[in-house]
Amino acid sequence: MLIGLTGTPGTGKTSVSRLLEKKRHWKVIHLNDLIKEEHLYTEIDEKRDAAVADMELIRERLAEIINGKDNKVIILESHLAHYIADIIIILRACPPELKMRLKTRGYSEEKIRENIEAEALDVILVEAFEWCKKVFEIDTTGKSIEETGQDIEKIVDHILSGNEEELSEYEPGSIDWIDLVP
Ligand SMILES: Nc1ncnc2c1ncn2[C@@H]1O[C@H](COP(=O)(O)OP(=O)(O)OP(=O)(O)O)[C@@H](O)[C@H]1O
Repeated sequence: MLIGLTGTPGTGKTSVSRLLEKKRHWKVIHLNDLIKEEHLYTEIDEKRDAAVADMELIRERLAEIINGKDNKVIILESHLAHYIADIIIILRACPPELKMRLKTRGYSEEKIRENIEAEALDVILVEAFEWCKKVFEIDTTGKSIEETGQDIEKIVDHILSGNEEELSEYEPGSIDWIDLVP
């Protein structure tokens, strides 16, 4: 089963998926690393210092990787995961906390503002609703990486056992950070 782990940069996709890779031995595809390593991009946007992902190439490459694996759970970790996986978990972080995390990471003021604005406006959530069959949301604000990992484990384990009715706490809709748009 392919599960996408998406979210605005800094919400914790990489940190939490690394933890789960070790703890649960789930296969995790760190898509942004794969894009860089295998040049799965059309061009480099110099102004934004970012690679422009080639979604067609990415889908082809992922199909090859996934078809060769018999893992029960494959986590696709990337802010692009909701364009690819049908089942999606979105990590959220309230704008003031996200700002701190991105500051610690040395992001420019412009990049911080762009990201916290996107988070406050639910940009990824809206995109996920458009593209995915099933969407879960975890608010990581005030949580540790371990606690966020436990939330993901709960979602995945309940999907695997067919007990999704017990996942109502992760249904999107309770987050409202519109007043926190910078
Ligand atoms: N509850 C939490 N869950 C995840 N990360 C957290 C949490 N609390 C604090 N953090 C911190 O937030 C930062 C998240 O960075 P990380 O690279 O994992 O995010 P990301 O979503 O993968 O970003 P990117 O899309 O740029 O790769 C890390 O420094 C991590 O230690």
